[in-house]
Amino acid sequence: MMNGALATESVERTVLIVDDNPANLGVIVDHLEDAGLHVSVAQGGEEALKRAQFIQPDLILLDVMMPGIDGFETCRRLKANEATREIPVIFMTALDDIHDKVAAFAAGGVDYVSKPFQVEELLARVITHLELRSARQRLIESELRYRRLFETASDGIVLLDRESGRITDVNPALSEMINLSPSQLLGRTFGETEPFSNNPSCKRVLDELRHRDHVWFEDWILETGRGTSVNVEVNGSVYKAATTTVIQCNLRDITDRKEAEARIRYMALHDALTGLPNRTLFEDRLDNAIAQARRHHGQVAVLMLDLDRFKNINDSLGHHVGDELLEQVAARLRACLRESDTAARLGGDEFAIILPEIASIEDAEIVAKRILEVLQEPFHVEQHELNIGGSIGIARYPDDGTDHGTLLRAADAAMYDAKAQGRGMYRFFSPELNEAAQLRHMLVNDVRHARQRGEFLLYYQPQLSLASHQISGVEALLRWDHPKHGIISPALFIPLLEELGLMSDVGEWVLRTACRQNAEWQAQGLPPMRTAVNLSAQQFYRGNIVKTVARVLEESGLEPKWLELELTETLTLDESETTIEIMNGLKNLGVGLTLDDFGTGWSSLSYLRRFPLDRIKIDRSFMRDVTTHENAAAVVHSILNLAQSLGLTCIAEGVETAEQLQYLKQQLCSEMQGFFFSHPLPAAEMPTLLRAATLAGLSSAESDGTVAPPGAATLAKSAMGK
Ligand SMILES: Nc1nc2c(ncn2[C@@H]2O[C@@H]3COP(=O)(O)O[C@H]4[C@@H](O)[C@H](n5cnc6c(=O)[nH]c(N)nc65)O[C@@H]4COP(=O)(O)O[C@H]3[C@H]2O)c(=O)[nH]1
Repeated sequence: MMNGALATESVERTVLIVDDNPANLGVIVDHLEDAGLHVSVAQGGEEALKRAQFIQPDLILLDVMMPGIDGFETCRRLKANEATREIPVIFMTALDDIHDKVAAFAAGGVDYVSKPFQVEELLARVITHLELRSARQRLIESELRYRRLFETASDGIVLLDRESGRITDVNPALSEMINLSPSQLLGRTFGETEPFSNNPSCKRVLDELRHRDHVWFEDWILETGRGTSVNVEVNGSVYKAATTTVIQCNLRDITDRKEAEARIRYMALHDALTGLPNRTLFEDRLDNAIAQARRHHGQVAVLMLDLDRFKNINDSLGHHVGDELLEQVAARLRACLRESDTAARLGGDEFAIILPEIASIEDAEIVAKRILEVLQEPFHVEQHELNIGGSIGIARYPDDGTDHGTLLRAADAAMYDAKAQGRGMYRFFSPELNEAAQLRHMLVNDVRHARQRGEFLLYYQPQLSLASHQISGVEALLRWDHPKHGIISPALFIPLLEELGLMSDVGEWVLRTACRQNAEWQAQGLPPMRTAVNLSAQQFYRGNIVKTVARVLEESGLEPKWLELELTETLTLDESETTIEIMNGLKNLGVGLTLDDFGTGWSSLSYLRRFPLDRIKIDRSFMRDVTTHENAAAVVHSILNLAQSLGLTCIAEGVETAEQLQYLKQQLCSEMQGFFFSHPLPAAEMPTLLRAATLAGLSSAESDGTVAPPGAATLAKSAMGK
């Protein structure tokens, strides 16, 4: 720096020399310029003031004795002006009087040099003051920068004196965060100021910062003073200032992050649709319940619930209806459980429930009954009134398993057992059910390939006209001839095909095979009759069923009047134009339409008028009780009346006894189907039956109730799945 050079500065510095006789200063100017400074000159006080304002020099060398305003006055005016106040002034004076030196400082000068000058001394003073000015400017800039950061920081910042614990500064973000102005905070300790005083963590931060230079806390909850609170992350640090030690606490509002984390955690553990715990949380809670029960030698019950008819509703009315239905089911489940119980949705229409610490097995039974009861009540989704019901399997800790996996499998097996018993049932697990569960698991894998491997076949069950006593038709019923397990009932594998989305494909195969078979029997000279084929909801709505049926009829050469399509009743819940259009399309082909399982899921009869139906099929659950329960008899009676008034024929299925048959005849039912006459038979056995079965056999059975119709005993033996 010395040797006359401003070593540290890369920018050019300007020195304004004010002297009424600048010619005297030629040497100084040369030296200053040699030192890399830019020099400007003014010849009097007034000119100096203007120039200084205009060129903003970095330093002014100011003569004292000048005509007009003298140096002292010039300096005073420079200091009075905001624009020139900070420019350092060095007086140049011939006076050596102490009074003048004092006056120079009083006027705002930073230094003085006496004439005649010692050039080196002058240069040294100039450069020193330029350096000082630079340093000051840097300091000011740094302070401004820091202030700006402090003022605009999004984190709340509070500074405290470590010694006294008093707040020395707060930034606007902190004031805003806790809704207190700086004046309400400055000079106070945390202990004296809400919301810090009622947060024990605040005291902890200060305590820790007595021994450490840095602390970090995540979960401060601070009241905002607006009736809400913020979750803050605190970074506390200590630094030494000139005379004090400062604690700086940066408070970052992490409320959004915490909420997002909580949401993610919640989503990871809950079912998005119903808000119920998902499988992960369910298993965790079950583990806890088991651990608790183990300690207290208690029992835990696990209930597995599957909704009846849900898949049909989903397929026929769409996923939005299915979703809304699941939400309503979840709400009903919650309502009939205690706080300590857990209801979870494991997927699809599968729910599971934990009853921790049950006193006895009856407790589980009571809950299962209550759940089935509330599910029996109709659900209202959009304009639909939906009747679903459910099936429940129950497993218990410790009897049926001691870990969540075993208990869930046991409850699942029991649930399948309940389903197999009919709708709306609950069943307890028993060890024999394990085998069935294993079989089902295996079937899921095998059923995917069953069609390609040619393992599906059709059985046919005759339908009898009660007026003509002739076989009026057959129902085609799907069977799976499993290479290892033999013939398997559709009740077991059709739900699997539906879950895998394979039912349309298999259904088309059924349709084609049944139509070909019928055409073939007719070609063999057997009396023509209808073949009824079941259509699943999946088949009805996916693809173009009307085109498919038309194509199959054409390929097989079967006249449309010999094909009857059985539609499940849940299809009719959707009275939309699409459903009616598809039904009309089918009807226009010339095929017959039967409403299957009638009476099990209906809620409104209006659809019967809107749909182009030919026949309704009374569900076999009514037939079972028709001769023993008045209610069932009343239902069958009303169905028959209703059908008659609408001009529809009626077929009763599940007829197993002569009494039931007698009843139907009395009630003028048109047709019947059931084990009493024949079980479903392989296609090869049908021609014999078609030729032999006559009313003669049927009449003999009616007369004494013991004599089976011709061939019935043998037929019974070959019946599958029943
Ligand atoms: N207890 C009793 N049962 C009797 C009696 N007479 C007949 N059954 C049984 O009742 C069912 C009648 O068929 P569904 O109601 O259409 O019910 C059928 C139908 O919904 C479905 N299904 C069968 N084949 C097909 C198919 O090709 N496509 C579709 N979509 N569903 C099918 O599987 C269900 C069960 O079929 P299966 O096990 O063959 O069971 C048949 C039949 O074996 C009786 O007197 N007593």
